[in-house]
Amino acid sequence: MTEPDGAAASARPSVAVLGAGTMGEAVLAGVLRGGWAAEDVVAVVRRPERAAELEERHGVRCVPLAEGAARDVLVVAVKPQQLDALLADAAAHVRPGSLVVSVAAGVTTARLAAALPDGVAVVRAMPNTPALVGEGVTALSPAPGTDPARVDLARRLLAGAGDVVDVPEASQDAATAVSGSGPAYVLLVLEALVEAGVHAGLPRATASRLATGTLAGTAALVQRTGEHPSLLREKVTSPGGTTAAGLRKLDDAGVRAAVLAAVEAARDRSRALGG
Ligand SMILES: NC(=O)C1=CN([C@@H]2O[C@H](COP(=O)(O)OP(=O)(O)OC[C@H]3O[C@@H](n4cnc5c(N)ncnc54)[C@H](OP(=O)(O)O)[C@@H]3O)[C@@H](O)[C@H]2O)C=CC1
Ligand SMILES: O=C(O)[C@@H]1CCC=N1
Repeated sequence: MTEPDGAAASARPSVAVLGAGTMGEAVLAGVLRGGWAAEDVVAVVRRPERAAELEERHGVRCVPLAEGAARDVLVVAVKPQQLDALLADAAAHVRPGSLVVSVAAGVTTARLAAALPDGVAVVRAMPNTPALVGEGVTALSPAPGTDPARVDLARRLLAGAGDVVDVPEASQDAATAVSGSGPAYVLLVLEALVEAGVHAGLPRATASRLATGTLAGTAALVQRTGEHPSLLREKVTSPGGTTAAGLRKLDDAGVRAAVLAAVEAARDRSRALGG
């Protein structure tokens, strides 16, 4: 693959998303948000009704695997358990010089490279579902020795989905446990906060708006001030006040230990899925 330059600098390498379920669609939306034109992006799916959804929502075409796998950049977004079958079917059509970005939890770049033709650049990425609205964060790890220009292309590809953080591949399982799975933990807390608000007498719509705004605003506060979460938490906690009373209950329930256990379990599961 040769990247365009000079007069054709606005042209972008063609992209195929192989397996466009929840995460594949979120990455696809990010790619389009990042400046790729819909005609330069295709998806490979198995069901006609899914093809119709993607075409309607994003204006992209769905194509057979043989056509999609011959694109410049392949985003592999099937389940880890579906990966071997997909790569076995795709390998004959993948061109040397193309870039494969896999978002499959646990699956190493070595395993990906072994299933692909020589000369294919491989990057492992762990995005998360807020990518769908451009607010995701992706942990990125190229295979050892990958051409920096290919890594930069992977970074640009994912930048439309949100922040991109370089991590050593050995940290990918931990990153998966924190940010890949993280939206589920946060949503569980949000769900509980809304229900608690309803229990405390608030109308559901009001509880939802207050709780959701609190989560979004707190994340923005941390990002924009750069202050440590514990310092910001102290600022909310008046001596003898309401917050201290609430935090006491969270400590009694072992919330910190539960978060630690959740991340450890998710990291271990990521390792196991890698095979
Ligand atoms: N969900 C998340 O938050 C995140 C997921 N990931 C990773 O993303 C990957 C996908 O996960 P997720 O999106 O949740 O799962 P989904 O089941 O939603 O998506 C997988 C998609 O792959 C399709 N598929 C499977 N095999 C083929 C094939 N041979 N040809 C074409 N399409 C195929 C499935 O089609 P069909 O619908 O017909 O079964 C499905 O649409 C996983 O590897 C996961 O680890 C990474 C980060 C976050
Ligand atoms: O649950 C999973 O396995 C995937 C990977 C990270 C988020 N969802």
